[in-house]
Amino acid sequence: MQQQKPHLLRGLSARHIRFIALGSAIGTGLFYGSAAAIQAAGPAVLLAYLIGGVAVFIVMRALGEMAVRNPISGSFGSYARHYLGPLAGFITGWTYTFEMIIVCLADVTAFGIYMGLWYPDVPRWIWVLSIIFFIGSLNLCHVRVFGEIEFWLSLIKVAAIIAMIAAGIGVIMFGFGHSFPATGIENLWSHGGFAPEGIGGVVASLGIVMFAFGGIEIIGHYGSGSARSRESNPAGN
Ligand SMILES: N[C@@H](Cc1ccc(O)cc1)C(=O)O
Repeated sequence: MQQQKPHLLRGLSARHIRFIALGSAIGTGLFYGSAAAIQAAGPAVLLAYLIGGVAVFIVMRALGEMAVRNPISGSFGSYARHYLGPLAGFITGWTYTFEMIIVCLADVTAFGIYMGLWYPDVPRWIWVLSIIFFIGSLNLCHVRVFGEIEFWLSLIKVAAIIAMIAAGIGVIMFGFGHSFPATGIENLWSHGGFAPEGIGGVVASLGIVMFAFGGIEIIGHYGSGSARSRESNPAGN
């Protein structure tokens, strides 16, 4: 009799994986946290996003290459253990676990705050609990159903970001929604200069900026859970 080795179900397509990674990165950090980042750094927050973007790009190139060469479950935790030793793997894995707990707490809190704008009388814990149950039940679905739902939910976020960029350009160039003449780009230097809080402000904003970029690494996890990991990891090709 042939013995079947237990294995993970590989039911995600490249489309699912790309959108899950995009959807994981677009979230509280951008929609909610960017206000705090701008408060900390002023217009120089652009510099913080640039620095963060370069760092994330380099890390993702490396992760993509490793995922294609060695598509195992566990992603960077497993790579750290494999290439650097058990201590590195242990620290990486647990740091990521704790980071994810913080991300979950931040996200459910943000959900409660947003819903509080529309329903100020409903206690926040109700929103927190309901979103935990909702997301929890999505995760219990079959992997293909999960991938499909994640794809559509992520598409909403991507569409929202594109709409916000378009609206922002409209405000800057045509004064949409509030004032004529248009806002223009003078605000980049006219209130205390480009970096009113100096380099300290840029450094202070980096925490939120990096949080906003976080989530893109999830492509590394899904890369090994997909039917064709080479296709879903363009960075590693
Ligand atoms: N970028 C996500 C949060 C996040 C951070 C780190 C991660 O590893 C994953 C997700 C957001 O803005 O909501």
